[in-house]
This record gives sequence, C-alpha cells and structure tokens, in this order.
Amino acid sequence: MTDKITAVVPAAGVGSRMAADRPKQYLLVAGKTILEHTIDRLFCHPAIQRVIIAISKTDPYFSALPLATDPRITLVDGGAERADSVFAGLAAIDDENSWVLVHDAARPCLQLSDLERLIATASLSECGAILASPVRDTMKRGFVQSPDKPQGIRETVDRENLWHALTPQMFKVKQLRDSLQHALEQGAVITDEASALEFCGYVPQLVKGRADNLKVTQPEDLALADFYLQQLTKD
Ligand SMILES: Nc1ccn([C@@H]2O[C@H](COP(=O)(O)OP(=O)(O)OP(=O)(O)O)[C@@H](O)[C@H]2O)c(=O)n1
Ligand SMILES: C[C@](O)(CO)[C@H](O)COP(=O)(O)O
Repeated sequence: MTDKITAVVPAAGVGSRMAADRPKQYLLVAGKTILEHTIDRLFCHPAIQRVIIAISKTDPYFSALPLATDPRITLVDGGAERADSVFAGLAAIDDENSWVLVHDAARPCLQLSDLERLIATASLSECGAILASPVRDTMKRGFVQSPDKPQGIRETVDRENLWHALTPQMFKVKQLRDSLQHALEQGAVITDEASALEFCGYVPQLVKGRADNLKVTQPEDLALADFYLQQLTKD
C-alpha cells in the first residue's frame, strides 16, 4: 500500500465554457469555492499529505482563500495548456520515485471510495491507473456539412470498451514527467496524463469510477455539483 502521495491540481484554467465572471474553480458551490471542495476531497485520504496547485500567474483569487495559509499546499505557476500546468506541478516534486496523483480542480465531487480504489490499483500497476466511467449513451461521430448547418452524423461509434477518462490519474513521478516531456516535445495533443504515457507505449489501467465525479465545465453543471456536494456533506 502507498503511504505517501503528492497530489497535483491543475487550477490555472480560465473556464471559458462556463462563461462566468471568474474562472470556474473559484465559483461558489455548497458554501465554498469549487477549488476548496476539490482540495478537501483529496485530503480526506491519509496518504495525501501534500497538494501542489498550479494557478495562473495573474490569479487574484487564491490569496483570499484559507488554503493560502495551509502548510500542506505548494503553489506553482500554471501554463498555457493543462499539460503545461501539470508539468509545472511535477517540477516541484523532488522524489521522482514517489507517487503523484493528478486531479482537476474542476472535479469537486470525488468520493473517498473512488480515491481508495484508484490508489490501490495504481500502486500495484507498472504504468499507473486512472479513474474512468464507462460510456452509457450511444456515441455518434459528427461532421461539418456546411458552416451554417448543424453537424451531420458520420457514424455510430462502437461503445464497447469505450470510457470517459476522469481524474484523479496516478503514476510514478519519473514515468509521468518523462512521458509528458517527450509527448509535448513531439507535439502530441495531451489532454490527460494517461495520453502522455500511451504516447510513450505504456498501458495505464482503467479503474471504474463514479459518474458523479463530474468535471464542472458549463453553467448547467453547477446545480448538479451543488446537489452532489450536498449529498456528500450529509454522509
Ligand atoms: N492552462 C490550463 C488549462 C486548464 N487547467 C485546469 O485543468 C482542469 C481541466 O480543464 P478544463 O475543464 O478544460 O478547464 P478550463 O480550461 O478552465 O475550461 P475551458 O476549456 O472551458 O476554458 C481545470 O481544473 C483547469 O483549471 C490548467 O490548470 N491550466
Ligand atoms: C483530464 C480530463 O479531466 C479527462 O477527461 C479532461 O481531459 C480535462 O478537461 P479538458 O477540457 O480536456 O482540459
């Protein structure tokens, strides 16, 4: 079992799809900012003793949070893309043989049971593991018929063994740092940590996670996140 894990939380995004008056990680839900809920969820696990948060260089919000004086928190400057922010977080970890768990600031509803299962699986895996949720809907691939028309259906995608990648995603620091560096240097499009390892030929494992571990992305997600968080505080 893994007794010490560092978490890296990319929180330097602008939340353009949310179209709010501030980045979505600073919107209030169930009495706190989304970022604060996310950090609270991570510290629920005793193995997570340090959280590195990547925030924008011009972030005016973080310093007003109680988190700003939490000794378990380290701040780093985020980058242009999520992968750059994660890479900056990894640079703040000295022990490259230790475990790192990357979790989106925008996923505040993570449950301890999922965190425990991810850690248990990843710590026994050669290539780490990620939380993921099996696709439940019929999946279509669209195509642009013309700029002024809705996309048409190109095909129905076989959803057998198709998953939504979630976070946290957990790996050994060196394996993730080297994979991310190589993939980015090769110009690969990296939207999650596992895709960097895949690019380098590794096979991370999928751990079935709860579908309520949503990434708050657009306005209608706020009410759902509030509902889920209210349920969590009742437990
Ligand atoms: N340059 C970036 C971009 C994103 N993120 C973080 O990565 C997580 C997942 O990204 P996403 O949901 O896409 O957030 P945003 O990029 O802020 O949203 P949008 O794409 O709507 O602008 C978020 O916690 C976000 O803060 C980051 O740390 N650095
Ligand atoms: C990492 C991630 O949460 C996996 O689904 C997701 O890719 C992050 O959101 P983004 O919009 O791709 O940055």
